[in-house]
Amino acid sequence: MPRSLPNIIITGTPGTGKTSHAELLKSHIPELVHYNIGSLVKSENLYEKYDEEWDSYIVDEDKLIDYLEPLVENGGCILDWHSCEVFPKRWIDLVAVLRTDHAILWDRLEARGYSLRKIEENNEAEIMEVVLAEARDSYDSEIIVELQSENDADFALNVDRIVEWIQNWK
Ligand SMILES: Nc1ncnc2c1ncn2[C@@H]1O[C@H](COP(=O)(O)OP(=O)(O)OP(=O)(O)O)[C@@H](O)[C@H]1O
Repeated sequence: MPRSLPNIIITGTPGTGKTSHAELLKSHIPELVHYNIGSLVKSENLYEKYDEEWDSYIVDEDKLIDYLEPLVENGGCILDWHSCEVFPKRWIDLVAVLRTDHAILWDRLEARGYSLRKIEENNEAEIMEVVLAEARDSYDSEIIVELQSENDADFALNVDRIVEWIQNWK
């Protein structure tokens, strides 16, 4: 069945602004459904275990995909997660990869009370472009867009660009 709205991944290193972007995008196009995958994994028990050392949940990818499969069928889903390779190519119409200067990202993660180890780990991932590389390995380059997310102006502009892209897609 053809999708009436596109399915969009908003991805990026933690703290780059995925959830903020997803919420603003949804406020422009209320028919979209925002799935914060990190929250969903916890609320729907879609994990194998909790890793105390890293203070994170180990996702059960099969359970996650089975859970999302019927939801993405009709389109209009925003998938908000720091990882994207798990989502099958056939589901996805656009992959927005948010990027943030590492010094700005450091301050954001510090403000959240992250441990030094977690801040360093995420900062290094952003510098090494880990999420962007994962997107490029998983999807066709034509559907990937890299967006700077460093200030309020970027934020508004990025969402406007995605809104415009959705209107054209339709
Ligand atoms: N472009 C931006 N300009 C200014 N502040 C921003 C921008 N993007 C994000 N922020 C701020 O950075 C913080 C983290 O944003 P947000 O929670 O949306 O990130 P995230 O990528 O969804 O994080 P996580 O992966 O941990 O859920 C928030 O305080 C948010 O207001």
